[in-house]
Amino acid sequence: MKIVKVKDYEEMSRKAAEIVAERMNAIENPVIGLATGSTPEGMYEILIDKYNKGEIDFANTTTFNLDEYVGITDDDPNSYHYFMDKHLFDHVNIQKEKTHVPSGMADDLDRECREYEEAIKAAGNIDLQLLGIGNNGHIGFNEPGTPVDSRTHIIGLKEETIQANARFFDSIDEVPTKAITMGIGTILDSKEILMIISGENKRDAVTSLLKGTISEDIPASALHNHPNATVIIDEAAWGDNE
Ligand SMILES: N[C@@H]1[C@@H](O)[C@H](O)[C@@H](COP(=O)(O)O)O[C@@H]1O
Repeated sequence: MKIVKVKDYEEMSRKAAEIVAERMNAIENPVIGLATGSTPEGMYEILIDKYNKGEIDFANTTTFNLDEYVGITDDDPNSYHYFMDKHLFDHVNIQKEKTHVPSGMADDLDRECREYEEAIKAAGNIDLQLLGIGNNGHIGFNEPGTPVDSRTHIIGLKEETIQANARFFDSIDEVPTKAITMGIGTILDSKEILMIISGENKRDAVTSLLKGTISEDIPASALHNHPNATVIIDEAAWGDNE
């Protein structure tokens, strides 16, 4: 696992966007795994800017998002479908049929999970998967305790995740209690992984990750098993770590 320490959120976003842009230009039909949350917003802004300057082109890019809440519609402002449209898809020349966000509204959610896995395989697997990290070390919505070989599945959200994500909703009671997420095994199948971490509230997660011990209690620690994973961490998230 390669660690890149940066000064702040802005530098993290810029470095991450540069890596994404480089891969998009180097790979003929890139398959990019996308993440939501506050952390990648700045990186998406820079990618849009690069697109406007003609430095990158999304016409041949296929995307797969990590996760989605169960039980909220695509047009709900808190859905990850809506987030992706607002923060990236509506601003670039990506072909909508090449974007994939798992549906948390499917009648048959198990089938949706199977089909999501099949779609990733059919696209030739993910070239570069972007990741944020939850305060409790989750990746996608793979909460502590999720097996490292898990595939796309439905998961019950932990209380701490519901609380952390409540800031986006009118009240905590509106936060969905379940989600559909790529599994840790699905994520590890990506050819390359890029995780970005910013802010003081991620310090404990960073400390656990840097320990280097692989444990189901810290889902992000599975990245130590990946041959091509980079983690960009800003000073606020780094804290007292050596
Ligand atoms: N499912 C998402 C994760 O993919 C994301 O990494 C995490 C942290 O989000 P933020 O970047 O807002 O701290 O939030 C959610 O739980």
